Amino acid sequence: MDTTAVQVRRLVRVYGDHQRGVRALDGVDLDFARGSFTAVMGPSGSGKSTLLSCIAGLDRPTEGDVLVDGDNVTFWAEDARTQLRRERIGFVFQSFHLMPYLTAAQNVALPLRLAGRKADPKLVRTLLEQVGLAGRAGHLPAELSGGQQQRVAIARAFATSPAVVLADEPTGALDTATAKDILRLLRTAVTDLRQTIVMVTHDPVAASYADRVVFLVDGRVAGHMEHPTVDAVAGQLAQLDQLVAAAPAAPAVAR
Ligand SMILES: Nc1ncnc2c1ncn2[C@@H]1O[C@H](COP(=O)(O)OP(=O)(O)OP(=O)(O)O)[C@@H](O)[C@H]1O
Repeated sequence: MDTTAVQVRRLVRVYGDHQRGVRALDGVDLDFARGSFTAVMGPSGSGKSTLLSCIAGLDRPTEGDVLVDGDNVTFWAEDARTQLRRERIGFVFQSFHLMPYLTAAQNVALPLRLAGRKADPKLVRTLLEQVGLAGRAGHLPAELSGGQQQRVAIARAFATSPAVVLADEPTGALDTATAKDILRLLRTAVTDLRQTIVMVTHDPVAASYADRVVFLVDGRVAGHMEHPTVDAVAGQLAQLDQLVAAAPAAPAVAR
């Protein structure tokens, strides 16, 4: 079986006019192995969100390809891309994005229902147990703490056993201790359950839970770091910030 969950090939995304527009991604090649945890970092505007959007099929690349589980999804029609997002991609957001009128269990079951699958109560219970919320199944989001809401969101993201979970600043709204709990949970999902996670973060502590960090600058891969530590990531980010600050203001498109 192919061990690559997601591949992006020569990915280019230009916003606006092809000649004078913004090259948010400028030829990105990346492989995300099954059962790997990758952090994507880089200065503001370096293309991190655009990369996630292209992988999720929310945005279409101007050039290049996105393969999910070996399927080239780049030119799939809109309904097929919606299906892809429902069944094969999980999402975790900074602000949780739970449905406020659904209980924790109903929120976790939602992607299964949307995908037309049976929301087996045993599976939902297991997912809630895995995130340490077995006793909160009947609670509404407003009755849960921020960390608990994010746990529900993580259980929801894994409900369909997706090819990849895309996490956009998943700890950005949480205090330090709660953030570490959430990061440990994500780490366990990868190590013990062989899930695949791609996480955008600005936080070196968050990145240190990943197997690898990919650094983006100006829409290009500026480097990789395996087995990242907090200090090594912080040092690399500081260097990149200096490089960006020292660079002359570039025209929107360099060629
Ligand atoms: N819909 C859009 N229309 C025009 N330009 C866009 C659009 N979305 C993003 N951009 C531009 O593309 C570039 C990359 O943006 P992106 O949001 O991917 O960066 P980012 O690394 O996620 O930034 P941040 O860390 O600030 O969230 C930026 O210059 C941004 O202004």
